[in-house]
Amino acid sequence: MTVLSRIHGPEDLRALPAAELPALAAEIREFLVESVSRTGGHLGPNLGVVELTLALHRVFESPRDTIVFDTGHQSYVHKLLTGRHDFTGLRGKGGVSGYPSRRESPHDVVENSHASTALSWAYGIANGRVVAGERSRYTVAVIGDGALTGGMAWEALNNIAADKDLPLVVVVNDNERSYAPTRGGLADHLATLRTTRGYERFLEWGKTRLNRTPVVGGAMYEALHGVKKGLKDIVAPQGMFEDLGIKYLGPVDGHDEQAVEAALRRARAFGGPVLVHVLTQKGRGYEPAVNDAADQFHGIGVINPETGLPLEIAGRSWTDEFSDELVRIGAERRDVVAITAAMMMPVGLQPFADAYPRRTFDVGIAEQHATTMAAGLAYAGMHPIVAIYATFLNRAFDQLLMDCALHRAGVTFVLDRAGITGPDGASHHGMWDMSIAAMVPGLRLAAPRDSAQVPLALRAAVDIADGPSVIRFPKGATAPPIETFRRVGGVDVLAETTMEPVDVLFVSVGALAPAVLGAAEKVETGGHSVRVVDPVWSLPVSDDLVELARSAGRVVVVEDNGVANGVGTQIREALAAAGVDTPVRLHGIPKEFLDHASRAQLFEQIGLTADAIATATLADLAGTHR
Ligand SMILES: Cc1ncc(C[n+]2csc(CCOP(=O)(O)OP(=O)(O)O)c2C)c(N)n1
Ligand SMILES: CC(=O)[C@@H](O)[C@H](O)COP(=O)(O)O
Ligand SMILES: [Mg+2]
Repeated sequence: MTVLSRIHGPEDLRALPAAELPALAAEIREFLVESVSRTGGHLGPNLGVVELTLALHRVFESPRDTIVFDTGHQSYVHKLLTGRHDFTGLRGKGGVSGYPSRRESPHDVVENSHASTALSWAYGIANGRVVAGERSRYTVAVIGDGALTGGMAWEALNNIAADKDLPLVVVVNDNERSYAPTRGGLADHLATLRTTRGYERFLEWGKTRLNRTPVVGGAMYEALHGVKKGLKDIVAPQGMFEDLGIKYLGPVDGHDEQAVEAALRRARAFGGPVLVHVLTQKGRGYEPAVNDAADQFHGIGVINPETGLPLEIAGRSWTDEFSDELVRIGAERRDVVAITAAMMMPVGLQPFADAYPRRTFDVGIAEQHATTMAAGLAYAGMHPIVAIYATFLNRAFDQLLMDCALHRAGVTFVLDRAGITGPDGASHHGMWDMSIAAMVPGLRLAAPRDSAQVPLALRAAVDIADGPSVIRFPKGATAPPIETFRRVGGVDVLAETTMEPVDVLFVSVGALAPAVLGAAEKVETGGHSVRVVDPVWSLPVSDDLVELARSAGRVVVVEDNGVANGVGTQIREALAAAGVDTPVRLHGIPKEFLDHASRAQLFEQIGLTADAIATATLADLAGTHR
């Protein structure tokens, strides 16, 4: 019988003799490698927090105490220790989520996978406990060194530092990496703290020895303790957290479970906010992960657990199309610069960075800063490319609106993972970006329908100098190119019957074109005339599209974006403004938070398939549409 099989909840863990913890940690690592190799997921981050999570659940009594994980991708160990041992469906439909999930457990709190929110959550929870007269209920926030580069974290720290008796512990899980090594002054500062490890050991040794020295020992230690601050600042200027007014403990070896436990117990006993700086290693205990220079198996697909090599060979991706074309543009345009928010490789900027290091900026997990910085770069005569995932544009809406658009800054946003993404669940679907973009005056947006369109859209975008431009495309492999049958102004006609006027004008926005063409074919087979168009530049709505709609019997818009206030809504409003009374039917993502599943399963679930679109359209034509 394994130790892990005896752990059905944190109380079992707390009852476990400390001598069994190393065996439990080894079993957890073995479980993670075997299981996540089969499903894919965040293997590296979770291998790095095994001892930390054991210590958290031995010192704090969840769910009476609250443990909040920032981003939440490193919560697999937490799930194992809180009774969830079935990872066979990890991140799959009906399976355990790859992030905390309140539906799964009372031990889970924050489901949002957007980074840098944990300290704000914890500050709120801790204050709620105090106001409710439950000061003994502790709140712990676990935040990575990467997430700590996000602005929200510092907004929260500013408050935490001033709240001297708040029952709150901040654990900085410092593995020196986001995907790649974490960059910036904070990362450098954490590095100086790491180098004081020997210093801390020296002090611990001094404290122990002097406290054993009768009579004078204690006084000597206090004197030393007084010197400590000065000495520590000489050895490593590390006042940042303490100068803010937050008690700093560490750095602690994050793989020494007993040391982490001791630090957490000291932090809990302190009675006010304490920051515990824990040093961990991403991928710990699994050589293929530790040795992976790219991102230490931050997020993997299905791999061979023996070798760590991928078992799924991904085809050419939308990201590749963008990445390659940007390097070509970079050779022609010296004003083109690029910005990533700690995701250089995932967004495809690494080749550009290798070619043009001085024209590439990694700002950390700081999309708001990236966006306003881009407005500054544009003011200085550059054409910035802000490459982020679509869902993270949510975070930079005000900066897009009031720094880029208000100043008519020629900034291009390349939004990867747009639309339904799938296994990362509700906070990762890129379903709000076109609704956000639709509200921004002067913004132009293109949603390429296939690989051939990405370079064309990017080249057009970098020529837009009087306002923000957006290119958005989905996760994963590209679709085969879809030829243009003919063009009407800027609108691509992809298919049409000869009869005029058409019964149905299908407007295909972005990568769902194959499904739209399939639906149109079924409607045509049903005896109706159709035309399928791709607006190419979907925002603002073009006059050419309005005129095409004027003569049609009805318009059907299909988009991989929220149906609320998406492109379809903009088309409906543009027709109304032009006095065109053609009815407009919208197909998109419903205004819901969609659980994790595969992209195909979710499209089936929400009716973004050829069959579903055709069925709805035929019912509409027959006057039976609900
Ligand atoms: C706002 C936001 N931007 C980008 C991401 C993508 N992302 C997921 S995890 C991660 C790195 C997190 O690094 P860190 O906080 O150090 O955690 P670690 O993976 O090292 O445990 C990033 C950039 C995100 N989740 N949220
Ligand atoms: C947690 C996080 O934000 C990312 O690691 C997320 O898992 C995106 O993964 P992909 O890059 O596979 O879309
Ligand atoms: Mg990290």
